[in-house]
Amino acid sequence: MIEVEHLSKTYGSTPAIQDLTFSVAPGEILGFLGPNGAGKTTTMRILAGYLPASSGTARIAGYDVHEDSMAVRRRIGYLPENPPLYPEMTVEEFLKFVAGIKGVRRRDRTTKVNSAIERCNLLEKRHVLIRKLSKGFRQRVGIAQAIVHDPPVIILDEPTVGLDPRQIIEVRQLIKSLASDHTIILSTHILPEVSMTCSRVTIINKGQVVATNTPDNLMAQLTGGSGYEIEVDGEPLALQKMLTVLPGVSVVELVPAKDLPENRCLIRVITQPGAEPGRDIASLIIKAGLGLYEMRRTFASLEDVFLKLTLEDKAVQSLNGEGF
Ligand SMILES: Nc1ncnc2c1ncn2[C@@H]1O[C@H](COP(=O)(O)OP(=O)(O)OP(=O)(O)O)[C@@H](O)[C@H]1O
Repeated sequence: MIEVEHLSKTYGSTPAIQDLTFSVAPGEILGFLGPNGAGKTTTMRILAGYLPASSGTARIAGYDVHEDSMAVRRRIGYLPENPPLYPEMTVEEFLKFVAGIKGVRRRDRTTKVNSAIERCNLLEKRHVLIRKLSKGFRQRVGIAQAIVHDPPVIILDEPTVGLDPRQIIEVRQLIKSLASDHTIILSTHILPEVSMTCSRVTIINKGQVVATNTPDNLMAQLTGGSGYEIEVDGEPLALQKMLTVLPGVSVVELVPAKDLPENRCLIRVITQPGAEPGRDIASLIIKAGLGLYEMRRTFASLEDVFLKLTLEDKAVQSLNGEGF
């Protein structure tokens, strides 16, 4: 539904995005994740037809965003970082106005506006002036204006920025509810956002795609973060020597920890992909006559993936999912 190939944009001499290639299948929610300045807004604006690319192509529903921009605009709903709302209009007036601009026929406008109001949970606010709305409700109006003409594709740029935690949950639920009959791309720098809302994630850093996969696969591939943390009596070097040789163990390291009693240490064991050496680790420690005070599983998080990818460019190739 969205196909981006070798897309680049340079502002003067500043490369904002470089050679981006990715796609979004019908019905998917793709999270476009990257740190500040990674090029997310630039990409969203190009997709929405608001900014020309320097090179490469982007197609939505088969239409080139640059060459067929009118056809593209009819098929997309776009929520920019700061949605242009008219504060002196009521929610309903504004949505009717936008529906007109987006080419919804006069006789269909009431139905479409009602449907957008309902889907975005704005019923109680439909006659309220936009300037009187909280940030969370304004964001819903922003989403409502993006979907009022019922486009197959929705482009959301940082949809939960500036919202309080309750509003964030509500807006995320709203986005998920739209996924059943829309294709969605949403940009964000918030990690939990992608695991909670998106079926797939593309991570960009410094204008380049560094990984694309499902959130679960990204985490699974970063097996280096999974393992155990163990609080145990004993001398760290001796423990390291003892545990490293166990099958399924790849790294044993000391975790700096304050306030531990003398002669006790905190050890992190990183396991090999798919290995479960927990039982062997525990029995080895006990057989050696050492006190085992705590042992808990640790899992790689999407945060680990993100940090690894955005801090260590070398990690990139091994994490790219096949077939994307
Ligand atoms: N109009 C502009 N003129 C010059 N440089 C720009 C312009 N817009 C963006 N840039 C630069 O392009 C790069 C990408 O910016 P972009 O806004 O797309 O990133 P982003 O991932 O959306 O960041 P943020 O999360 O901070 O909004 C940055 O280095 C930015 O400084």
